[in-house]
Amino acid sequence: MMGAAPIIEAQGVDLVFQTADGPVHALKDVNLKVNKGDFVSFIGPSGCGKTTFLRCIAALETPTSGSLKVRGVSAEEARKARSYGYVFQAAGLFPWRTIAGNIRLPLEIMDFTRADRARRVEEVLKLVDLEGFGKKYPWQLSGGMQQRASIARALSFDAEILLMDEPFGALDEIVRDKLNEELLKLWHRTQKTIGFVTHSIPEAVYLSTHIVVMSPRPGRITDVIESPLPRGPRPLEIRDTPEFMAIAQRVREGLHAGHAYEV
Ligand SMILES: Nc1ncnc2c1ncn2[C@@H]1O[C@H](COP(=O)(O)OP(=O)(O)OP(=O)(O)O)[C@@H](O)[C@H]1O
Repeated sequence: MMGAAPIIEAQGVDLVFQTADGPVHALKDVNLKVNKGDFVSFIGPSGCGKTTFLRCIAALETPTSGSLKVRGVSAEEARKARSYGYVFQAAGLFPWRTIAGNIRLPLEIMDFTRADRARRVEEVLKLVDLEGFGKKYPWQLSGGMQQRASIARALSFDAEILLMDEPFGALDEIVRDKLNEELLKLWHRTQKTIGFVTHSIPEAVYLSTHIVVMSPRPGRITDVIESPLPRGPRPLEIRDTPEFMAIAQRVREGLHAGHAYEV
């Protein structure tokens, strides 16, 4: 594995939004390397540029300066090569389409054959534990199930990188715990590279191989913590171990150093 090129590499990424109230410096000198198969969480205060950076990786925003390479090419080229699945904060399922119909949508846009679409929809439904729910409509499913369907949609075309913007932020803690546990298993099974935005320290520590701590505007990376916790599925009880608490403490200190949270 030595010397394998990073799957995502940001060097000196800056992004300034021009707004009616003047320029907003959202990202400043962001440098980051993500290796294939990593689970990277981005944590920081509201407005520090987490979403903006995720959107840059997905080529939904363009940095004002700096370089951002994904699989060795530009983010834009990587997007065209279908490198990303994107999961938004709200499930964003179309209410007039069934769950299967929602998951099929990107496959229709990408011109997959009818047989291939049907096969992939069944595959990803199974992957997120929603087998048999394809014919239901979004409103017939719980919030957690809708979010799982939205993850299935992002997985349907087998992109190498899964970008998730606070996917479980709106869910209650019990559902969130369960989905966190399932997401880790899914990540382990599929070997995807995951970029995950969150406000929750325990969520970031539980899920990640790397935790990226960001400071308030202009958003900069202040710490990248490589987790000593085992790669792969982790029991929820791992949160009670001294190793877990030590990483959580380091994240907390990083956020305080950036005057990020007034806890
Ligand atoms: N399209 C845009 N035009 C102008 N300003 C923007 C735009 N998108 C984001 N911003 C600004 O850039 C900054 C970073 O926003 P961003 O949404 O990336 O932060 P965030 O860390 O994801 O916040 P949150 O945790 O609240 O979702 C904010 O000040 C925001 O107001």
